[in-house]
Amino acid sequence: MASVVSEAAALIEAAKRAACRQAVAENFQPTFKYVGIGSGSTVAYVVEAIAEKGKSVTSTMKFIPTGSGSTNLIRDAGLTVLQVPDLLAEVGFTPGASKQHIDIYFDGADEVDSELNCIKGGGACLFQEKVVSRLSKKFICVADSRKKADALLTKWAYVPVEVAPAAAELVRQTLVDLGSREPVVRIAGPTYTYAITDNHNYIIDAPFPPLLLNAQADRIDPALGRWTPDALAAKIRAVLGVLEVGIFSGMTGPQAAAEGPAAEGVKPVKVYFGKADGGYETME
Ligand SMILES: O=C[C@H](O)[C@H](O)[C@H](O)COP(=O)(O)O
Repeated sequence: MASVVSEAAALIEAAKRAACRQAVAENFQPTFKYVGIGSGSTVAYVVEAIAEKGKSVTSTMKFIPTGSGSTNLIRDAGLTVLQVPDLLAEVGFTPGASKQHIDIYFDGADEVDSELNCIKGGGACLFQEKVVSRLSKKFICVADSRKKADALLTKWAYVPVEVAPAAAELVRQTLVDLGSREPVVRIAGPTYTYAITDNHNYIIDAPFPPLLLNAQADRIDPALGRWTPDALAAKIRAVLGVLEVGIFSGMTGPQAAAEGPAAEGVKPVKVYFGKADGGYETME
């Protein structure tokens, strides 16, 4: 039994590595100055593939992390860490100018729908990931094919929400009013204390019925808890005590540029799904 489990786990790791190696091969440029690195187990293979390029390529680059885990990942690979506040100090501020200073941002996801909207935060990182995504020219997502879904919350069970501890119960009750079934404050593993994020907050895991696609906004039904990713993200973000919500959606690319900065989304422009046989597929 143990060998069957370890064989399955090895196939999943092979799928993650396949996605990441292809994503780096197709999107990473030696001319990049700033590279965003997300959180979780999958993106570690992105860092591995970049580090393999050697110091002659990476020594002039700075890598922007999305929390303590990715800071350690970057540092352990011998790459240079630059935290977001230091990046913003380094590039300076010109009113009205683009804030997309990071050449590319690689990160994983817990679930991705057919519009490339994602659920993230299963590992308690979501707020700094949104900041780095917003500061990046493009977000390339890497995942194994189990994460691919027609709509969000069909495979993954809940929306992670980062909340101020003092307001956690108030937010939890409001999530029930929005249609969540039994949202819970996340517990940290075997210690039975609340999980604490890199920003010193709690995470509430809020199950909702499967989400619609953003293209199906005419079918939103608050009474049934039926939301699109954009609508649910906006609704939850507006609740007092919420720092951010782990739904990555909104407009990207030319569509966002046409609407202006306020319309900019944080979802990926392309997703690489690795397969157990070492192959991959993409969605964009
Ligand atoms: O909070 C964690 C992040 O959003 C991760 O990017 C996400 O959970 C995917 O993690 P993994 O690659 O370990 O499945």
